[in-house]
Amino acid sequence: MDSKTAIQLLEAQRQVWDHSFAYIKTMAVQSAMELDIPGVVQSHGKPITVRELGSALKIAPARTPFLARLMRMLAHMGYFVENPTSYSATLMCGFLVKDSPFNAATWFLLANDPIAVDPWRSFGAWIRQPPAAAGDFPFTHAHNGKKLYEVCRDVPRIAKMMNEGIGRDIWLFSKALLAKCGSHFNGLKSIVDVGGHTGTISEDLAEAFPGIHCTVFDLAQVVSPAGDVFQEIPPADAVFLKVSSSRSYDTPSHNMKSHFFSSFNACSGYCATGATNHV
Ligand SMILES: C[S@@+](CC[C@H](N)C(=O)[O-])C[C@H]1O[C@@H](n2cnc3c(N)ncnc32)[C@H](O)[C@@H]1O
Repeated sequence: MDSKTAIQLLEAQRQVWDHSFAYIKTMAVQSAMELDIPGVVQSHGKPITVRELGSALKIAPARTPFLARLMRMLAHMGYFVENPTSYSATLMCGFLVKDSPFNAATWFLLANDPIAVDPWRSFGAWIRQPPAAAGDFPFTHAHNGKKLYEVCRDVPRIAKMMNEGIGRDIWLFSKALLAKCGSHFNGLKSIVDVGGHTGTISEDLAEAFPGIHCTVFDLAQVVSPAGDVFQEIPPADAVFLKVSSSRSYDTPSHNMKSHFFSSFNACSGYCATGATNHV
């Protein structure tokens, strides 16, 4: 083997190793949240040493070197800035702080729950099968034919995590939406927020634009009165749809968006507003 090929192969091997141990990053973040490291670092008010952190967390001094390794990894991942002898929090760290209104802990746990991971475990088996009826996705295959929101309806633990996770996610998105694109809502008298969850965006919109009548439209397990976007959309000057895409959900978001826009245009012909964060 020539040296150029050997170096290229070693680099490729490094990347494969990275992927083999990718779960370590996830577990490092989970451990940090369990120990409340982000909360302690943020509330310390100034950069914190590993010794100070260990003592605040009541960790035996003999374990401090392991805490130091965890902190270095979290700093490498962007959650902390590593100073010569101490650590300070970054913006990312704020998402792991328990009491933050945009805390991502629930979302993180949900993303790593067997409900979300199982479709990936059976992906190979699913893709080898001949296509079944419409609506046959890795998610439904792993969950006895149920779609994500049917699992939410039937498993209270997942419904709770979804509701809390989505709520925290929307909080930040809603503030950012109004700060960046608020002017798009000028002149509207009514708007319907399709899949609007418990109404965080509508509440912020109503506060910023008291003249707009906001309707939150979502499934029965989330709001009441409820409805199904695939059946009907209440009339309004504008329809607001925010879609978060995920690689393991049951409906690819581009399908959902095109279905949504064609049904909406067929129903009324008014304008539609779409926004997305993670697509
Ligand atoms: C991932 S959440 C997104 C919430 C919010 N729009 C956002 O993007 O942050 C999707 C929302 O759509 C609702 N939903 C799912 N299927 C629906 C349907 N067929 N009709 C109405 N709402 C639906 C869910 O209950 C959930 O609240």
